[in-house]
Amino acid sequence: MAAPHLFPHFPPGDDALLRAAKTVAREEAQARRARAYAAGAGPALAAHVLREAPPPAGAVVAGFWPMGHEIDIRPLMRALAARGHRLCLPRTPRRGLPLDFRAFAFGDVLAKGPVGTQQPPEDAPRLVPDWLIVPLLAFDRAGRRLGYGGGYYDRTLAALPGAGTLGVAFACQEMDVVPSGPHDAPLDAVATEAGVMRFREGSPG
Ligand SMILES: Nc1nc2c(c(=O)[nH]1)N(C=O)[C@@H](CNc1ccc(C(=O)N[C@@H](CCC(=O)O)C(=O)O)cc1)CN2
Ligand SMILES: Nc1ncnc2c1ncn2[C@@H]1O[C@H](COP(=O)(O)OP(=O)(O)OP(=O)(O)O)[C@@H](O)[C@H]1O
Repeated sequence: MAAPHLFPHFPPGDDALLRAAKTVAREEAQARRARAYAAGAGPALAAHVLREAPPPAGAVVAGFWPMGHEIDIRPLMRALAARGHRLCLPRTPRRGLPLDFRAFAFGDVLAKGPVGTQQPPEDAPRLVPDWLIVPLLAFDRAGRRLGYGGGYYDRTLAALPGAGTLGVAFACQEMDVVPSGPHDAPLDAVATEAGVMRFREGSPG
């Protein structure tokens, strides 16, 4: 925020000047929030995961291409690629099927998927991940997650029982209890910009 002396008290009756000053202050506050979102969370998330819960050496890692207000996992994916991990991203199949993971490297061109997702093109080689970075809307301290309701990750994780699973979110996405049923695959750990919570000993690294 600009120094407070730039926003002095305005005498009554000077509404136009006050409104203009507030407009400037709002723009500054929004820019600050945007900078925190763009520059802070992704690198902080990557640092926590690399230090506290990295994938096993050589693991094929499934990420996803972040959209909307999802936490930016690209710094983490770049760091994992630099450590020699092969990366893949999901293609969304029709409803009822598990996600279809395809090889990805930074610089590859992505195609449009459903609901604003970006995914590798159809001709990208198929890969089976053994460690997955999992998007979510909400999580709790038991490792339960709430997705977007497609059931895609639940079906995918059911088909990959040995795989490591790291949920990723902003810390504010934690809930006391996430409602869950028999199909809901619990996570090994959740990482946020504030740190890593592990729910299963020795996992997911
Ligand atoms: N960034 C990111 N990528 C991701 C996910 C995610 O959460 N975040 N996914 C996490 O799962 C998968 C995509 N999830 C989806 C969840 C719901 C629907 C869905 O409701 N589809 C509607 C059709 C809507 C449309 O095409 O406009 C449908 O099947 O009826 C589609 C994809 C894979 N990629
Ligand atoms: N392993 C599974 N086998 C069969 N059906 C499943 C499986 N997992 C989930 N489903 C079904 O898919 C639907 C959506 O599940 P749910 O609401 O748990 O999705 P979600 O966890 O929010 O989404 P996602 O896993 O894609 O992030 C439900 O009808 C659920 O019963």
